[in-house]
Amino acid sequence: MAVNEELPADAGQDAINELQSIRQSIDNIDAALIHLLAERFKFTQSVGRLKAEHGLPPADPAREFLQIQRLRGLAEDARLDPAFAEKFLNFIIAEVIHHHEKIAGDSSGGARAAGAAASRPADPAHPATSP
Ligand SMILES: O=C(O)C(=O)C[C@]1(C(=O)O)C=C[C@@H](O)C=C1
Repeated sequence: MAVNEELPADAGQDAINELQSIRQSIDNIDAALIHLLAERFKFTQSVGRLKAEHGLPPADPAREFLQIQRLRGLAEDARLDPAFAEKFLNFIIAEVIHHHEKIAGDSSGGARAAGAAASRPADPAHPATSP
């Protein structure tokens, strides 16, 4: 896409260059955000597996409360709208909880299937095979 697509025809070359430079920094920051989010989700997937293995609930509202208080404070210090910081964290956490629920569902589904196979009476036509 051309850098000056939305600029008025009389925009000077300096303005175009400055816009291009600022957009490059924005692109770098967006890339960093994606990498940071990917790392965060890697860790939360581990939490999800741990919770599923130990029968812990996917959501922990007390932990979320502390996280939100902390992030609101950090946002204020950084002159970022704390309401936006809270909305952003809630958006991410909702997705994490959805992943946790899927992991718990998948693993309990797997356990159910394994249990059903183990308790099924032997079928002479399909003898059990040793693992
Ligand atoms: O810390 C946990 O227990 C998590 O599952 C992680 C996380 C988060 O994404 O930060 C997600 C869900 C919980 O409600 C709280 C926090």
